[in-house]
Amino acid sequence: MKTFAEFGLEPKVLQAITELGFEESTPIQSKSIPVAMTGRDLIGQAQTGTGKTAAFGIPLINKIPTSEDRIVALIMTPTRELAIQVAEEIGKLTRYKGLRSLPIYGGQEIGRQIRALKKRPQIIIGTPGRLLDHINRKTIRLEDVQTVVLDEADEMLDMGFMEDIQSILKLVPEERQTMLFSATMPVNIQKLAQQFLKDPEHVSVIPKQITAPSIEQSYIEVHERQKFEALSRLLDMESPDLAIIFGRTKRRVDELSEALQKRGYSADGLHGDLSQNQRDNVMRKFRDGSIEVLVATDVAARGLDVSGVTHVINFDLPQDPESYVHRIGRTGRAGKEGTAWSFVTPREIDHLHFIERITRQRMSRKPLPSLAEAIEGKQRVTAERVLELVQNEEFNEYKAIAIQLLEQYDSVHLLAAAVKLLTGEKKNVEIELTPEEPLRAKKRRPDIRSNGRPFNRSSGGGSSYGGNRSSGSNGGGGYRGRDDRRSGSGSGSSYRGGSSSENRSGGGSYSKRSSEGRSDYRRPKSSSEDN
Ligand SMILES: Nc1ncnc2c1ncn2[C@@H]1O[C@H](COP(=O)(O)OP(=O)(O)OP(=O)(O)O)[C@@H](O)[C@H]1O
Ligand SMILES: [Mg+2]
Repeated sequence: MKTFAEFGLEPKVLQAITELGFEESTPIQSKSIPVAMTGRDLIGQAQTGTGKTAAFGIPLINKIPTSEDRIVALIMTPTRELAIQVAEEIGKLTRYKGLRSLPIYGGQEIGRQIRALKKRPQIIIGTPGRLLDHINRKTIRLEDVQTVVLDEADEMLDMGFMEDIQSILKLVPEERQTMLFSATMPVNIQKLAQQFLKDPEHVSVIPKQITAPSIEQSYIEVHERQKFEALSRLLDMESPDLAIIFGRTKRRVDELSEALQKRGYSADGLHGDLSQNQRDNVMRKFRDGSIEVLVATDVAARGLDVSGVTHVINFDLPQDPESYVHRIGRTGRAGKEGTAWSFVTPREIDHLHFIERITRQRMSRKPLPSLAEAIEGKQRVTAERVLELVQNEEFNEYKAIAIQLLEQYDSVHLLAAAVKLLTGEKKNVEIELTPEEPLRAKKRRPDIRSNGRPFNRSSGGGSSYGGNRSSGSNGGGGYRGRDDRRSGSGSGSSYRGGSSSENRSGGGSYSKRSSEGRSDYRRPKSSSEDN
């Protein structure tokens, strides 16, 4: 992989990159930064957690002169949380160059945004609805914009933002640079690309599987009414550092986070019916580790980058494979390992296989964790905590009592009691969740997504999994951690798509996800969700 110094970036940008701790570029960065620096339009596709934000952020920041005092760059994201996060990363990248960037999203007081706009930011990161609001109020003008990025472009289409994006882009000068980025590129993205991009270069770093290679994927077959018990056993057995649990609807998320709290887990919920303040609070607590379990609808499926997320659990299966890819991609980021579990009811098995077929990745079937495994998991955590103390601290002031106790009782007996006390018993409250309807398998040709070739190659038969989780080797380098999992398919032809402009898509129409039963944010943009 290239070092960042090889791109010919401004020293101040380079300095910021170094400060972020990026030693070398990721594959999508090394392919798209040079293309973006030529000013060409670009469609970038690469697995979740592989640094797409910096892939568009770095060239965008590099080209803006410090003396600029108009809005010259616009980044659009599908959700508020993502707008905030991307703005943070852009902020860090521009630290030494000293550009001004501003997130603009629904739910935040507009007056505050108007005041912030008076400081003349050069870079705006926003959700489409609120952007339009400012445009109509003439508090944001786009006539000087030279660079537009649509992050999670396919999702914005799916959420019904097409019209908003059209109206926004009409106000941006024709001679701009436009870039689309996502881990998934369903065929309908071409409609968007044809309308808004000029002769784009396709930069695709998608190996065999579209899911990130460092994520171990498993499923458990459970009946709807067993799900909660299964979840609490799974959490006990696995003891995640941080976990995200996806539920299908807002009601589900509310009930589930409440139930987890009642059982003594440190959990909270995130969905689109919460106030922006609540949403911000939950995200802040999850980022700083003061809650360990985030229960969320698909509003958290895209783009969110929280370090330390070791587990993603699909309490309910997602409606479609893209959503699966993005949800589980909240773990296993930046070369770290991650674990994804999905609960599947017997009637949804076909749907699960459909997801496997499209993602070309098998999930391994695991039994419901037993009570014994759950207890053992919890005890293991306690034991680890005790050992950490033993190794790192002195406890002279506790030793007298220890000696005294040991004179009276057997040491194993004593320690077992202490571990029991420390492990704490989960409160045995009765939990009842409103059942969700099972999803039905949808028919979809496996080759209709992605402008890279992987999905066009074999038309989807079972043989395409090959059972390995290799991403086809990417030449090592420090960025990724798990080479053992990546050395399988060997051929060396890692990314296939290369930076060529393949764009065959095999036809077929991309079936839109239905909003049935999912009261969260797939509704068209008119919902108050992300305006
Ligand atoms: N060159 C690099 N070296 C090390 N870490 C990096 C590098 N580039 C980005 N990262 C880190 O990797 C993480 C994931 O990056 P990012 O959120 O941009 O991924 P993404 O490809 O946009 O994923 P998603 O598809 O989920 O949106 C971030 O924490 C980011 O700071
Ligand atoms: Mg991203």
